Amino acid sequence: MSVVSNITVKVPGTTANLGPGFDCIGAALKLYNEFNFTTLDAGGLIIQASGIEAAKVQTDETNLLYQAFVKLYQHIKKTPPGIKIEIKLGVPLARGLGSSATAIVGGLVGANYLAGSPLSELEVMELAIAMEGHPDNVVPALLGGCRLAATSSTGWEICDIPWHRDIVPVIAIPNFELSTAEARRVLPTEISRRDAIFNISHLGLLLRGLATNREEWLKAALQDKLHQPYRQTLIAGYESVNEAAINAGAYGMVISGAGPTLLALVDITKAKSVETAMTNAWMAKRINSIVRSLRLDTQGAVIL
Ligand SMILES: Nc1ncnc2c1ncn2[C@@H]1O[C@H](COP(=O)(O)OP(=O)(O)O)[C@@H](O)[C@H]1O
Ligand SMILES: N[C@@H](CCOP(=O)(O)O)C(=O)O
Repeated sequence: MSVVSNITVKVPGTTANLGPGFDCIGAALKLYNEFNFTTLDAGGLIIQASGIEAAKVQTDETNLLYQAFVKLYQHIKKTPPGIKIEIKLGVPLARGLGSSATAIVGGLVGANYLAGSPLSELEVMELAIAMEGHPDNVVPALLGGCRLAATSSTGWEICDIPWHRDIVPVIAIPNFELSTAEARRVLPTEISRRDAIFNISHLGLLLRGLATNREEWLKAALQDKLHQPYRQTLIAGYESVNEAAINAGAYGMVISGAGPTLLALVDITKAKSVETAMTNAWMAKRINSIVRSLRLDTQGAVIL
């Protein structure tokens, strides 16, 4: 059997939560990081990064991608090989677009392949969820599409969520960061029954709205009581961008992942006007942003 010593893994960024689906639903986006792994016979670790915000990526053992790589070898009780990792970044860091999920999934998938694929996709997914602490970004990063994850008595049940082809996510990425850890610290640990019912009903509505593109359902569905009310104040310009997106015809706007990226769901006919409105609203607050309509990735992590 020949031993593979070089591979490239491409992993999509994600948008998690989609409003009422905190910590359980997320979608993969056509926005990618690429990770190339070359084993080093002499041992050691070399990490090089290029692309968007590459200078911010750690290049030593603390690198999250490398930690995931090592985690897989620990799991299969083998010593990780010396490795050179080349990172090509297309997903901006700490913006709520799942950059950490791409690193975790990329490191695990790369290590699993180099180790001769001892783990199934399901086992890789379970390791990824354990590392990230919640499933909503690592699952779509690994599998693609829009996915809902729920615990079962044996582990996780994952289901793919139908997404009407005319619903477009407009992604508005500001030029400031918000770490997921910081955005989780502001959340309450207990919620009221009223808020739980609110979110259960709105998530149900969202699932049907995404499948049908029915305007009145989607307009109501994107509301949330579990995380967005507590995080909005961490995102400068939130109210203005929300108002601008809705006035331009969006069904609604949510925080992408833990933020600060904001995501409007729109019918395809309104995508351009919503892009312009969100850009201008942030500009009026002296905040530069990149605003783009992105389609869903359907493949998840792939080995090139
Ligand atoms: N490609 C990468 N390689 C290594 N580490 C990464 C990579 N992408 C993200 N990270 C790590 O994840 C952190 C961002 O994670 P997090 O705060 O969860 O934001 P995000 O919403 O982008 O996932 C970065 O500061 C960095 O430490
Ligand atoms: N459910 C999590 C999702 C975090 O996603 P990320 O893309 O910001 O890493 C949360 O909202 O904390």
